[in-house]
Amino acid sequence: MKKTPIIILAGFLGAGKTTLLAKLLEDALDSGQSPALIMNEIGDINLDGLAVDENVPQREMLNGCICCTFRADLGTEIRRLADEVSPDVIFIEATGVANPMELLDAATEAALLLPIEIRAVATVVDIAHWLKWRQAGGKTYRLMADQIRCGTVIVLNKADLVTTAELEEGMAAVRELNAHALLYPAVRCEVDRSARKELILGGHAVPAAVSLPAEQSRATDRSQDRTREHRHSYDHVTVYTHYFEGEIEPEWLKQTISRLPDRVYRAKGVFTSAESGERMMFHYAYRQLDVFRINPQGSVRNAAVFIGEQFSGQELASLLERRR
Ligand SMILES: Nc1nc2c(ncn2[C@@H]2O[C@H](COP(=O)(O)OP(=O)(O)OP(=O)(O)O)[C@@H](O)[C@H]2O)c(=O)[nH]1
Repeated sequence: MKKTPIIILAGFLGAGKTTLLAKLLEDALDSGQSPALIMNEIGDINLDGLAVDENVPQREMLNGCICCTFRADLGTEIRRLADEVSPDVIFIEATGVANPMELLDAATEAALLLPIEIRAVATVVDIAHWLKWRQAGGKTYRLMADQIRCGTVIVLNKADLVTTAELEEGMAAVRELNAHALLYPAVRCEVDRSARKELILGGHAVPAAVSLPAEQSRATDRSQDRTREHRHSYDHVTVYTHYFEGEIEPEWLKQTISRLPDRVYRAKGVFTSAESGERMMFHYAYRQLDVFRINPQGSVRNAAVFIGEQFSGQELASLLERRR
């Protein structure tokens, strides 16, 4: 029986999953494949969907993580996509705080019931922040480490933000956690095109995630106990969605973003520029802000999602409302 390959994109908040996804979708389309997409967001709006080809069929799983809240729904979403569009490959973009072991469990459960195979888990690592979190330790570090352990392919992204020595240090640290994955240092997930195609079309190099190396399988076993222990692996994460009224001065946005509390790691949103009247998107990850015009302009409501650890949504709301 033909099995639809599934590629899971994992990695911490803002690491570059959507950036990689956009490239993989392009490659799949170039190779004459018809890809489909499942986007999982911890917030209540899907802004990442705007960054990828609008012709690619996609389903959204909002307001929680596949790894726990939607565990059982993953199979339903895959089945719907398979019935409606018969894709050649399905990409699943996990939330940045998904516990990949539990996500893998959910996907393998679905694979028992449906004609699918998990071809790869591509983990994107923000190399600069990986090094910082590694020193700090704690829950976030452990989550990142799990994401690295689960990867069959690891993209060490944002290499432009570190020195060569730091990149080497980061690669060695990743290798300590995962000796088997294919490692690709990259800027904006610009991984060698032939490697990307191999990943989608199922070249020889990518081992199936379902047959994890022994060490990782043991980790997956352990995660079954942990499913009970922390049903929501993102319990420590705070998400706040803000709906903007009216147009926004890009300069105001820049100033306001620079004043966000340190505990807000990630923000993304759509707004209408008071300068040009155009609809814009912004991305903020660890003090770096990118603003660009949305193309096509789309009809998503002007809104932004802020993700971090234990910050006050109310304080953030008053910061964002202090506008005129
Ligand atoms: N400097 C730098 N920025 C990058 C690189 N790759 C991606 N970015 C930026 O990092 C931000 C986050 O990228 P995304 O691809 O949206 O990250 P993500 O992992 O999908 O984010 P979430 O889904 O919110 O967890 C965006 O502003 C990107 O433009 C890189 O290699 N270098």
